[in-house]
Amino acid sequence: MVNIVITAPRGHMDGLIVKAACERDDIRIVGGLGPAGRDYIGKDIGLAAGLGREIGALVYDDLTEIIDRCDLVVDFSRVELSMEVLSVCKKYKKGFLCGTTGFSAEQEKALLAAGKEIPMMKAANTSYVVNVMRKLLGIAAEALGDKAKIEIIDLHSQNKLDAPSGTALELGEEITARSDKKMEDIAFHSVRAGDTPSSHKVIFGCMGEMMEISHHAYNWECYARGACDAMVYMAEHGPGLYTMEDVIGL
Ligand SMILES: NC(=O)C1=CN([C@@H]2O[C@H](COP(=O)(O)OP(=O)(O)OC[C@H]3O[C@@H](n4cnc5c(N)ncnc54)[C@H](OP(=O)(O)O)[C@@H]3O)[C@@H](O)[C@H]2O)C=CC1
Ligand SMILES: O=C(O)C1=N[C@H](C(=O)O)C[C@H](O)C1
Repeated sequence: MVNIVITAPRGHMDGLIVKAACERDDIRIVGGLGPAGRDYIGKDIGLAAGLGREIGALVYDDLTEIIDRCDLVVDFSRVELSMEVLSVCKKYKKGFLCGTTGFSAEQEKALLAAGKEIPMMKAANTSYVVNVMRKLLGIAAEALGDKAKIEIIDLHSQNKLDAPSGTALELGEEITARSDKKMEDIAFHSVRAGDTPSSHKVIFGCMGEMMEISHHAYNWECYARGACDAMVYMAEHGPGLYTMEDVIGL
């Protein structure tokens, strides 16, 4: 059983994680965290997340009030909040699953370094299928890296704050790790239109032929399911830097 705190329960993604976690018997939600001043602070997290019922755990605006009761904090919110959560998790030696995207290189480094002290995962995409796509991409990059012009297109909702998406950048990093390509050799294109749940397409353009590897999310439950599996995996392991590949066993 893993005891968790979920940040930003009113948010699209963390609301879905509340719902997915409530459906499992290996995860217990002990509380939530929201920005100070919101009308759902002090209320039950089930109501804050739009579940329509109480689940017996409150939302706080100060993580230190609840941190002792959890094993791990899960956070898919905003960069500023994620960095605050990181410092509390380090101080209290609690696990941190961070699904937020849009960090600076320096912030990214600090998040990854936390794996030396606590159970830590920073995953721009917790979908199983996207992580299998990433693996396939590595194979393709190894074979075609010096033959193809590689372009990555990400499509998301017009409300998304960051571009390219965190996933597009991670897919790019996989290509650079498995070929001689550098990030600046890859062309990134971001479309932000309507309420698209998220699509990623990687194009390998060769002479006289081309290959595409794509993923389309029809809703966001795939990310919430993967996040729940990641939390359980992290709770079963000690301090360390984990990836979705570890969780899936790729
Ligand atoms: N790793 C993955 O698989 C996935 C990652 N993501 C990432 O998750 C993050 C959240 O996405 P999404 O759920 O769409 O975002 P939303 O805009 O729906 O939710 C963000 C939440 O953060 C809260 N919040 C906390 N601190 C602040 C602050 N300082 N300013 C404003 N809001 C704050 C907001 O509270 P309030 O509601 O009270 O305003 C809001 O509920 C993004 O970075 C996105 O890229 C998304 C999908 C999958
Ligand atoms: O819709 C989003 O926002 C998403 N963000 C993550 C990202 O930046 O890659 C994961 C997914 O693409 C959805």
